[in-house]
Amino acid sequence: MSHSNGFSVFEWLKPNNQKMTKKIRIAIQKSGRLNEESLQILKDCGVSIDNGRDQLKASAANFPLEVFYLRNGDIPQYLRDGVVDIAILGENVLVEKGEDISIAQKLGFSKCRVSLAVPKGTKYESVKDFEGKKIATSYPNTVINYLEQYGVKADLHIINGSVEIAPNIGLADAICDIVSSGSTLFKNNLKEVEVMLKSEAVLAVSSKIDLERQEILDKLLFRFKAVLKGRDYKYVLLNAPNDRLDDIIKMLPGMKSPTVLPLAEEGWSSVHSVIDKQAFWEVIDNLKDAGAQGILVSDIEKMVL
Ligand SMILES: Nc1ncnc2c1ncn2[C@@H]1O[C@H](COP(=O)(O)OP(=O)(O)OP(=O)(O)O)[C@@H](O)[C@H]1O
Ligand SMILES: O=P(O)(O)OC[C@H]1O[C@H](OP(=O)(O)OP(=O)(O)O)[C@H](O)[C@@H]1O
Ligand SMILES: [Mg+2]
Repeated sequence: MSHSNGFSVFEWLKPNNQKMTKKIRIAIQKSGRLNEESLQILKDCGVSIDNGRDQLKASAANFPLEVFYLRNGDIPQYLRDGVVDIAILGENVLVEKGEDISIAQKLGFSKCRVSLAVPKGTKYESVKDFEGKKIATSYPNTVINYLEQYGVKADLHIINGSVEIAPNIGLADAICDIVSSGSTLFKNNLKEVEVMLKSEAVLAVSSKIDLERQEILDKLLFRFKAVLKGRDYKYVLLNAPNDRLDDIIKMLPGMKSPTVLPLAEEGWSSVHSVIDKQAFWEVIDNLKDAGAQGILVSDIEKMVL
């Protein structure tokens, strides 16, 4: 944690320390779909921000970090210029405007896809059908690059919002936009015909980040990973009859192996472990069938392997 010049970035915590005052600068979306979860994940990492709603910039009280509230679509340029060191933004925005910017961590929220869609009644066979067609979108580079792979050239109509309405008002033959539940497409009588990419919120890093801030980033990334890992698992505590313990333990691999402790009542043990959220209900059903009782389940705040 210390540099060749001999001081640690965390010496800033010490009173009267004159050496270290640098803070990592993170951009998050000012308002919109990513704002709340971005602040939440920072909070879960123990970084508390005085969040004056109208501020464009805020500082963390207990971590060397400054937050810049920006438009999602503007963030790639700020990263490229080194005005901010890191950012939470949609991966789709990086594909559109920041292919050169690296991703330090996928964050698992705001999952969506960027797709091409056509009016429901349109006969659609392949990407070639887009040749010469007018496509309305806010993601021109993504569309051009995707179609280019198939040697297809289309006519793009760039708009910033309400893209899905374009075919209905005669503005375009097709659209490219974000799809999540599919309800916006459905409401506008469109069908998804090509998924160009899958996206989620990511932590992106400026190539201009300096060494001191890179150290702060390493510390922050360690916390992000612990929080994200915890979000993938549940903690489970149950009672098991000793004669069924072997079967039950096999269902609970845990981090290393489950903790097994004798209960006050003879012939029973208490078993503690973690379960992957994806398989959760299936594992609980199997545990019950195997004779487990008094099953308690709780969220995991952080998980350090
Ligand atoms: N319906 C959705 N479901 C899940 N994630 C979505 C959805 N729509 C957008 N996203 C993700 O959230 C990000 C932010 O979307 P939002 O609509 O809040 O802002 P924006 O209009 O793209 O950006 P800006 O901040 O520049 O106005 C998108 O880039 C995408 O990654
Ligand atoms: O498949 P769905 O679940 O319907 O989500 C897709 C819609 O969500 C986004 O719009 P948003 O609600 O962010 O509005 P915006 O166009 O004003 O950004 C996106 O632009 C789509 O229109
Ligand atoms: Mg949107």
